[in-house]
Amino acid sequence: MAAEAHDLVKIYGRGDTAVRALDGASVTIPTGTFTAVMGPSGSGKSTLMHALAGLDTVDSGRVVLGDTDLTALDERRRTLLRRERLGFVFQSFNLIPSLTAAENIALPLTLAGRPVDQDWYEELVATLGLAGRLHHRPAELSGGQQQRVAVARALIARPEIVFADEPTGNLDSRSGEALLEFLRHAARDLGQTIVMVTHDPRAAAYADRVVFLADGRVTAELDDPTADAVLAQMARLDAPARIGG
Ligand SMILES: Nc1ncnc2c1ncn2[C@@H]1O[C@H](COP(=O)(O)OP(=O)(O)OP(=O)(O)O)[C@@H](O)[C@H]1O
Repeated sequence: MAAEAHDLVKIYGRGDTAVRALDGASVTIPTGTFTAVMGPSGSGKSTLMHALAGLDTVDSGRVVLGDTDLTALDERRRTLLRRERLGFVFQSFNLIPSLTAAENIALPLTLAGRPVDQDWYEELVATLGLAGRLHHRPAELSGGQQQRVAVARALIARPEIVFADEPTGNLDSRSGEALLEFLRHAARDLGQTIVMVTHDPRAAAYADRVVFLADGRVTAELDDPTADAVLAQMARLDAPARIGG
């Protein structure tokens, strides 16, 4: 397993206004799989992803990455672990404006003081179609190009897991599909483990597996998803909330 979460509880706030964002969430992420995380708004998707990625702590439960118990690490060690072992792609790209595309891609290795694996760099640049844009800064790139730079940056250090939070949220459908095809290729052909939070059943259909959250818990899983099967499952999750509402 690349990652495991056992019985996670995360409570925001106190007393009457306390919210159980995670309420006994358990999930396993097998190595080399592309997993999509779905669920209604407020079901705990971002909170679960942040817990798995060591971006945030939980109130109880355990997160294990590879053979490291993340929940036993202090903030400094979690930061190091994120930098050395994980990759991230966010909806808002999060590129450094003053750096070129090439410098942005290499950034995780620059920060870690490690050399760039030139063959891997060139493979990423070629597969993501970035060869002609490497000396441009983010402001000179389209949204799709910026997101492809962000994906190359997430993969350059060959992290144990890439976490993607709505990575196609700011892209037109064509750029979004190209990106999802690349993520699927990275998992299937290169063995990259990927966890993606999405609201879009068509995006989730690119994954090997969909994990559904409701009220802070994993309530269903779907292997080899189609967009229709994902929609049907989402409708089931939404149904109780509509009764009387
Ligand atoms: N920093 C915070 N302080 C207080 N409550 C929070 C905080 N972050 C999240 N929550 C609450 O925790 C619950 C789960 O939030 P989370 O963002 O994980 O859901 P989500 O499934 O990712 O939602 P969305 O699909 O709308 O992004 C929600 O009720 C949310 O309001």
